[in-house]
Amino acid sequence: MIRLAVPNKGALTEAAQTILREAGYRPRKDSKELVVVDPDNSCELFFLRPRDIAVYVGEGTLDVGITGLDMLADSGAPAEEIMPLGFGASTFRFAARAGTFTSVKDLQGMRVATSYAGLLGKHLADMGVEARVIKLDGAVETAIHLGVADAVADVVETGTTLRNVGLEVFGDPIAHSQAALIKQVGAKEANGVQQLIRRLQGVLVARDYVMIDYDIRAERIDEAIAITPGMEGPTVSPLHREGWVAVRAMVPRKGHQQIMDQLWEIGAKAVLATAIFACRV
Ligand SMILES: Nc1ncnc2c1ncn2[C@@H]1O[C@H](COP(=O)(O)OP(=O)(O)OP(=O)(O)O)[C@@H](O)[C@H]1O
Ligand SMILES: O=P(O)(O)OC[C@H]1O[C@H](OP(=O)(O)OP(=O)(O)O)[C@H](O)[C@@H]1O
Ligand SMILES: [Mg+2]
Repeated sequence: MIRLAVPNKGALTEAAQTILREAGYRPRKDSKELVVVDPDNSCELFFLRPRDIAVYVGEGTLDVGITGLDMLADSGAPAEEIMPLGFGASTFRFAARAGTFTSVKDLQGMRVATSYAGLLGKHLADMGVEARVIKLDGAVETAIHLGVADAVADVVETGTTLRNVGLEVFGDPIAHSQAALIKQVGAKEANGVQQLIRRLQGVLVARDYVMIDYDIRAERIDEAIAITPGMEGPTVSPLHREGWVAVRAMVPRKGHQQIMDQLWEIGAKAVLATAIFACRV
């Protein structure tokens, strides 16, 4: 039975639950359900705070978990990334009132508010900067206006939260993050983890690709294959029409309309694009 930690609150929650549902795992009935047993998939899902997930996984209490790479680094827990999950992308950055600071070096002797004291403390030490870290639970952007800090270090996605309080980022990004599947460092892989990885990869590929079908004159097949090479090579089947073949290939979702235009221009007919629901590749 695989024991899997899933965020129960915050920015990763919905996307984490969606990818698991698409990968065939049992969803929870409501947000008050903290443990879900999924016997069909030999899996137990534990809904936990994203910040705590690396701690449980690092302790070896749970086999794998979904959390942000910034939270994994912040925790200092002996856990590591198995695979990125393609959502929850953000950067972790310094911000302050416009014109106050230009680089991390300017923070010598200053107060920096953050919810990620581990990540920030390590970065300041690496940069040889001595600053006072003010640990807050959230909404750290307000700490400057309230006179608690001179700068903040926080998660930035669109930058809207910073703009709303009149702050600007400065210096290089401290870290880049996204959601990832994590496991304990050096742990023997639990039964079922490989299957979970394959299923998650299947969902990610299904989201990024579409299936293209079309008919083409046999003499133009080489041109057509150059446009739709497929993953392993396209399937080419005879058509019940002399001199024509049917082709089926996966193509990246992004740009598939251009591919359909190119196929049409070389004489393809009945060009269809269909979504892929799930796959193993
Ligand atoms: N606006 C955002 N866009 C994308 N990812 C984000 C955003 N805000 C937070 N994250 C990511 O989501 C993960 C969880 O952070 P989030 O702020 O949602 O948790 P939280 O509920 O505030 O945590 P805590 O347990 O400390 O209360 C982090 O890895 C973070 O990088
Ligand atoms: O750049 P943006 O798109 O504005 O996103 C970044 C904001 O999102 C997160 O806040 P969250 O809602 O998790 O609140 P918190 O600060 O209480 O954690 C993060 O802490 C930033 O405040
Ligand atoms: Mg937050």
